[in-house]
Amino acid sequence: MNKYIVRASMVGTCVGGAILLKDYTGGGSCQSKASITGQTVIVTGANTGIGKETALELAKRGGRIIMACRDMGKCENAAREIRGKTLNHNVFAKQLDLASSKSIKEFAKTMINEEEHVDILINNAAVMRCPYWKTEDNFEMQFGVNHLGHFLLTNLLLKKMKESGNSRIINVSSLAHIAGDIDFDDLNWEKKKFNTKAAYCQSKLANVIFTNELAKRLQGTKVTANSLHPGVAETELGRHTGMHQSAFSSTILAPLFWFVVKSPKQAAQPSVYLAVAEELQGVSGKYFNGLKEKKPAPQALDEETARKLWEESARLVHLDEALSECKAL
Ligand SMILES: NC(=O)c1ccc[n+]([C@@H]2O[C@H](COP(=O)([O-])OP(=O)(O)OC[C@H]3O[C@@H](n4cnc5c(N)ncnc54)[C@H](O)[C@@H]3O)[C@@H](O)[C@H]2O)c1
Repeated sequence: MNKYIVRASMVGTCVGGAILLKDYTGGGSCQSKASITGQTVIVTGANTGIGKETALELAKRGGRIIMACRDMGKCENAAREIRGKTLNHNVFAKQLDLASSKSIKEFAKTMINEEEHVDILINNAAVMRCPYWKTEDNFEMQFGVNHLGHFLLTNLLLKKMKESGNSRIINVSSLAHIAGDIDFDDLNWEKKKFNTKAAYCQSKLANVIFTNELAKRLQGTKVTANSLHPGVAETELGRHTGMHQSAFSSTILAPLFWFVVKSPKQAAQPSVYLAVAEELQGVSGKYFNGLKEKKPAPQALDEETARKLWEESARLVHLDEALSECKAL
């Protein structure tokens, strides 16, 4: 009899654990069948991982897809692959290096001048736990690319998006934001000892805070802004950590790995959902873990921090000059 109780409780623990893990990994797939024919979508970092799968899924739904990537060779290859798979010929590779304000401004000018409208912007690109590298503009790489680059890009495209009518901005953050802290005295790690993990967490917290402040500033317009955690996925994001998730998958922990870690296609579902779901029309300033709206970490909800981060980011990227240079005021 005891044997059965033990077995039953093991099954119960596994099922309970499974539910918890599913929540942690942000499970679920986008059920919406919405088409986005006629809409223009920009996806940053779209040549690999979650960004590539997001671009593929949105191309299947008929969107005009701009894949905004640093490496044009890889981007052209990915765009060709997506055109071949979906038979959607409106999939384009465009150069964007988020570690360079010059490149961001060039990209924004092209979008402003060449695109009739921009309906969906998915700020997906990121670098994780790299060495102490600096961007072209002398910002710590993770803060510079993950937050400041997207902050500048988004602001330069805002006028265009407001003119486009109902439009959506989606910032791909991470559950890692909960371990983040915004150090206004040393955002770029110039005074204290560099900690690459903390720098990634700071940048991902900045994604959520920026989204909330942006949503507040967009009230009264038809543009919404939301952030998300895509789930833990097997991508190349861990390239600087020396511990690829695929290495983990050949160990005794493989079953756990299989359960916890999503494919890039699964991890693209939250971005796709936030981009297309009809029921999210008008929803703004929210954070999603997978497909479910969740409360972000308390430090992501502090309004004074959000105001300060916006002002400091605008100062660092010379936002006013950039807006007038790109005629985006
Ligand atoms: N994979 C995960 O487990 C996981 C978990 C939580 C959050 N995320 C987030 O998901 C997003 C996508 O990550 P991924 O897992 O697909 O990783 P990935 O490394 O496959 O994709 C990141 C993309 O960003 C691009 N990128 C990096 N620096 C750039 C720059 N300077 N300019 C332009 N593009 C640049 C890369 O080239 C790449 O295409 C990221 O924002 C990441 O923080 C991923």
